[in-house]
Amino acid sequence: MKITNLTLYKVPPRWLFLKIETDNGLEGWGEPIVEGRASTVEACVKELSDYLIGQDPRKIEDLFQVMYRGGFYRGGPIMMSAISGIEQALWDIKGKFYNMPVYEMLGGAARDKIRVYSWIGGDRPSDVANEAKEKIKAGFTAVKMNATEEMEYIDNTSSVESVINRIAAVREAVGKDVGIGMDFHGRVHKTMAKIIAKELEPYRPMFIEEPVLPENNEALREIARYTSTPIATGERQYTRWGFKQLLMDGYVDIIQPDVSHAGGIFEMKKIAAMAEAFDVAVAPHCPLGPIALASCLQVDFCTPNAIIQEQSLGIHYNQGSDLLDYLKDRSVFKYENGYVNILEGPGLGIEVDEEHVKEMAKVGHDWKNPIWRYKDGSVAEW
Ligand SMILES: O=C(O)[C@@H](O)[C@H](O)[C@H](O)CO
Ligand SMILES: [Mg+2]
Repeated sequence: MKITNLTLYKVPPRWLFLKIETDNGLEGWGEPIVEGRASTVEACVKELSDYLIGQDPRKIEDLFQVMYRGGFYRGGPIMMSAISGIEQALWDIKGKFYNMPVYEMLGGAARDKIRVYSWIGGDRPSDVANEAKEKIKAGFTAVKMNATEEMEYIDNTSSVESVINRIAAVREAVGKDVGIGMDFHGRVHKTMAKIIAKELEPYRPMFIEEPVLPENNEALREIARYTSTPIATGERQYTRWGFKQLLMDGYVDIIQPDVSHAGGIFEMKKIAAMAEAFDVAVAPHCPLGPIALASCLQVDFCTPNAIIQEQSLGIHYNQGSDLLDYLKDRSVFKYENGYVNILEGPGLGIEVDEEHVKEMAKVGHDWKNPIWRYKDGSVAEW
């Protein structure tokens, strides 16, 4: 079997899909995307296709090594997201060839279903509380929200209070048993992160996420002194080598690798195994499309320390198109009582609706992060 062709589709809301074809008529799908840089990743996939055309798609480890090590300069979000999407498509082809789900090839099912969480997005405490109630009614048992918008190095009491008021409203609305993830989004500096972490603790968040930017991960040591709330991070970290120091330092409780950024399905499985050796849980990051979600789920189903899965159904970023729109079977992800059931189909377990993908690729997108500034005009973290 040989790879014959790679086709890229840039589709709303902010995604990039890849189809890889083979000479025996099989095809596989992947999502090589880093949010806000779709065209850059697209160019990278095209450049990497020189290493792929004519090769056996089943040699995933070897092709990963060629793409990763072959360039001398390696890693980073663009390169790793391009490799990730390609790698997902290779697993999809391999699974279809052997008529097996990917998790079956990676050790077999280690669970029947995986818990999932949903985003809540409103600005005011009453909005997030109402949204949380709706999600619980829809069956979710866990939600996640942005803790705050931009925050100054030394911010005022009312900024801190607005973070606390939001979680207080949600906790009151949903009761004791619902998980509430608080995503700091790297918007908070160490100065304020320890204050907020401490004040959040009484509301028992499920985790605090990216309390500081990954490039400041050494600050987690300081933050961990102020709270027993689990610390989660990892959506902006790449490869086993990118997670190594974080795990050795010992301040992270939950890692959140992104299957479309960290290096793909097998890389995420390897990162998860490293985490398991440090008693660290895995909650894969996935505000992306259906191919990325299916890829995450394949890892979740065969990974003992996977605890919960992010998914983008109804997420506020998905303007104009949503998770299920690109699938032939919109009910392939079986949501039940806050879990998604194990997928049964071969490969990634989904069937992409290529006609719809082609239609939406005509619309395309040029999604970029908004640029935020502090009151004095200097650039803040988004
Ligand atoms: O945890 C999340 O889903 C967010 O941090 C998103 O990854 C971020 O807005 C970029 O897409
Ligand atoms: Mg996040």
